[in-house]
Amino acid sequence: MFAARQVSQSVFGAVQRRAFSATASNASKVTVLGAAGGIGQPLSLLLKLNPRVSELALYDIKGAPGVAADISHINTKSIVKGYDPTPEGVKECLTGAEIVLIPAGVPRKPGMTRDDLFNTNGSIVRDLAKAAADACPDANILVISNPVNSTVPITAEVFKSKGVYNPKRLFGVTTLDVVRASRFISQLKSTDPANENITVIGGHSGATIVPLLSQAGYSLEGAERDEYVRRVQFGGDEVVQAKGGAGSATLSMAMAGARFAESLLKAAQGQKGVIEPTFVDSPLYKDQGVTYFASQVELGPNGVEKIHPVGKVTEYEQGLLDVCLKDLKGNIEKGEKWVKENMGN
Ligand SMILES: NC(=O)C1=CN([C@@H]2O[C@H](COP(=O)(O)OP(=O)(O)OC[C@H]3O[C@@H](n4cnc5c(N)ncnc54)[C@H](O)[C@@H]3O)[C@@H](O)[C@H]2O)C=CC1
Ligand SMILES: O=C([O-])CC(=O)C(=O)O
Repeated sequence: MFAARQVSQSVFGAVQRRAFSATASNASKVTVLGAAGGIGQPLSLLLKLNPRVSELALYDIKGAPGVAADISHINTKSIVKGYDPTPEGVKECLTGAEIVLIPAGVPRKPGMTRDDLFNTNGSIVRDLAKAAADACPDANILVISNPVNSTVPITAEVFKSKGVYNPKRLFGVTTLDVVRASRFISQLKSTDPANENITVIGGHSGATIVPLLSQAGYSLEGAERDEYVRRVQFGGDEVVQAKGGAGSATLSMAMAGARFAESLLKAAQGQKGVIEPTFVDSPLYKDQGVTYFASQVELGPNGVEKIHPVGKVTEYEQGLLDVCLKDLKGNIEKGEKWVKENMGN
């Protein structure tokens, strides 16, 4: 019994060390809004395993205290607290947060696009953004709820309306697209996916997701190329179909969200050269009316440190980018227009 306990602890310790090899220096409060959901629960679990997190604050319209009680028994140092769904609860949960992750909202069912979630999730994100703008205007806000191409502009407009918008601190989480693009190429090329890091630019839905294989030195041709791009662009649909009405990607998304939060924490705690593709307020295509765009972004203590240009792309990739920009512009404008007309109190 004792031996078994020792073994399981040491195996788990090794997994933890491999997953997050950091030693905690400047610890941080991280808040999850929507913490009892399909993404929220495993995301909160992964954050509890991260030694860079000193305090984990969990909020949901139902079930956050239960998730917090469960996770709080894990033998890592961070304090975990779940909050009741009241205005005071969300305020307390957000106060002092350095990072706020927002996976609150409804997921897709087969046959739906991410844009079909707009009406429901737009209001949810708007209201949570209001609470964050009041309670922690300087926090890094990481929007996961779909449609990201519209929920990020909605969040920005809320912060602007309260006079606290800082474009360096608002991120649409597109890490799952990078994770998929890297995994799928490794399957085609029989490489180690851990060593792949495919840049994905644009936005987070269908044709707005543009993988740049050429920048990783790959050149697929013909049907193989088209199938690869289609799989990256519609990887979310693959999961929605497989779950058959029970939701969309949750576990891979939790990993991707935890990875992005870890990158921000590393950068905040002084590590240089931390770069992740993410959907931000970006100058790259503003002249074409596209005000938010995902590209490689260097992170730092102030959030966005440097937005890298897209760089050299092939003619084929340029074609994908042209389609992306057209769709993206519409998604962004839809979010901005809706929230301006529906800001509420
Ligand atoms: N950015 C990305 O790459 C991805 C985004 N998503 C999106 O993430 C969102 C969440 O997905 P799941 O976790 O699977 O959904 P889910 O339904 O399992 O969980 C959502 C949670 O949000 C909570 N919630 C709803 N309204 C709330 C409010 N006003 N305040 C606080 N909590 C609230 C619900 O109670 C629920 O626990 C969806 O919009 C989905 O499309 C999903 C996968 C990838
Ligand atoms: O497909 C969805 O609805 C969820 C999502 O954003 C993804 O898995 O990339």
